[in-house]
Amino acid sequence: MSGTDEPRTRLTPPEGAVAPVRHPDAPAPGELLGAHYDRCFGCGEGQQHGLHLEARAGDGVSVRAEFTVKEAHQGAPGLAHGGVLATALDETLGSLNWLLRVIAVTGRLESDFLRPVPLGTVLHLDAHVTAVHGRKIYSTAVGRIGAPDGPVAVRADAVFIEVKVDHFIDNGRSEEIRAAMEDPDQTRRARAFEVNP
Ligand SMILES: CCCCC/C=C\C/C=C\C/C=C\C/C=C\CCCC(=O)SCCNC(=O)CCNC(=O)[C@H](O)C(C)(C)COP(=O)(O)OP(=O)(O)OC[C@H]1O[C@@H](n2cnc3c(N)ncnc32)[C@H](O)[C@@H]1OP(=O)(O)O
Repeated sequence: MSGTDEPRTRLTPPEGAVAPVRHPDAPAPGELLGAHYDRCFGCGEGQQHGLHLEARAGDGVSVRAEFTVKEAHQGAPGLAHGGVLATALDETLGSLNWLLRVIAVTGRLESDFLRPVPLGTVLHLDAHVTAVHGRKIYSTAVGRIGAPDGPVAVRADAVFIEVKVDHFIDNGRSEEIRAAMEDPDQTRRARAFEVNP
């Protein structure tokens, strides 16, 4: 990438960016998206201290997610760690790619922390894609305390970059890649993303 770009301009869709298009086979609004990988720290059920974030499809190219702040997620006594909250935002934004049916990884994530988030809070996250330009997907998310219309605690803007499944196969540690490739559910999930009309 062009490393000389100002970080902030990299979050602004360039001229020629287009509105995102919901894939015709995207899950219906309200449908639970499920984990993209069982061992994912953000959404995997097989990760004991993970966030176990649950995201549901929204209208258009949007998602809603919930994350309950647990004992293992503290940064200060009784408060969520900022990095954990950034992870929740990252995961929610990443799950938008189910609706576009592309595989994409976070290129840039910029977060604002507006209110402390106490342990035990259910954080309600809302995210949507704002624009697409080539392989770049621009999106934004907000996290509210306790209810879908609760006070805003965190927000983030991001650019995700579309990649092929080879991104993981070429870069991931071989034992986990092998296990993922031997898992029919995992290969089905990865394939579903790769086939774009
Ligand atoms: C069978 C095995 C299956 C295993 C797979 C399992 C499941 C698959 C399904 C879904 C899983 C997918 C994702 C997970 C979802 C959610 C989890 C949360 C998301 C994450 O947590 S994910 C981890 C953190 N993430 C990374 O680990 C990325 C590390 N990084 C790289 O791997 C490279 O860096 C890469 C690929 C990003 C780019 O590299 P590249 O060589 O492909 O492309 P290049 O550099 O040419 O950039 C192309 C265009 O993007 C622009 N661009 C690039 N970087 C930018 C930046 N930082 N800011 C703004 N714009 C940027 C350029 O400016 C250019 O723009 P333009 O086209 O306009 O010139």
